[in-house]
Amino acid sequence: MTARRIALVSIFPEMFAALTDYGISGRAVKDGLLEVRCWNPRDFTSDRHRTVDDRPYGGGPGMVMLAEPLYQALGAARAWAEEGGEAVRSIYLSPQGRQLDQGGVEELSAAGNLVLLAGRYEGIDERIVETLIDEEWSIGDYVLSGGELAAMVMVDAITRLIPGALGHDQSAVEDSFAQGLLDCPHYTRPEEYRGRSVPEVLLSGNHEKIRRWRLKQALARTRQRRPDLLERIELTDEQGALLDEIRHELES
Ligand SMILES: NC(=O)c1ccc(NC2CCCC2)nc1
Repeated sequence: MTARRIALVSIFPEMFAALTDYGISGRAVKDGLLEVRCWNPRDFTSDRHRTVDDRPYGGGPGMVMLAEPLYQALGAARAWAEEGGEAVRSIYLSPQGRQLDQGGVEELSAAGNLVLLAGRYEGIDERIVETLIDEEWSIGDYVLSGGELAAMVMVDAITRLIPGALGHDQSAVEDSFAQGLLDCPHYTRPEEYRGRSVPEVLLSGNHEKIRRWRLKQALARTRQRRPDLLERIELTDEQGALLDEIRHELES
């Protein structure tokens, strides 16, 4: 299985150590499931000050990232991502993009290699978006000082879905969000903690009862906190029955 390649373009390449040096994504890199490489637009400048930004036409506060260093950095990043004839999607992270959710993560996880452009300042020259960016994505309706953290959120979520990235004992498929539900509560030792005990069913060793309890908890939480999510999913017979139980218990 050839490694999935994700190229990043950013003036702060050191930030991506958070992906390559830690956790699930760090392990995926180590195991050769994922390759992450960053290109810094500053390395594609020709002036003494390695300038990557300039003042906005039309005036206004802040600076805009210059097109040429981005053009060259994106070109180098794409060439690496396309090696071996792989399909490549170039993505710009911004609040103007399509909002990322688990469905979007699954789509991107099934796509080819990626080039992720992380902007800074007030943004990038629009002519780069028009000519070199395939898709704009947002991780949520809020403004960040740079696209790097948004890119890392996207890469982390995608990496969890790469086969083999989660240890054998974890599964992205069972992930609550994979089923469109919020997660159930989790407990570990000690059984009694500051006067609060663990739900008996979890100590029972009855795996079917535990599975149902967890599903019921997930459904009750989703119904309580995110009823909009329930609207979106096709309930199984079991889920419908458990929701009925939940409603009856709340009435009594
Ligand atoms: N919600 C987001 O995914 C997001 C992405 C980038 C960003 N800021 C960047 C965009 C261009 C300059 C800073 N803010 C927010």
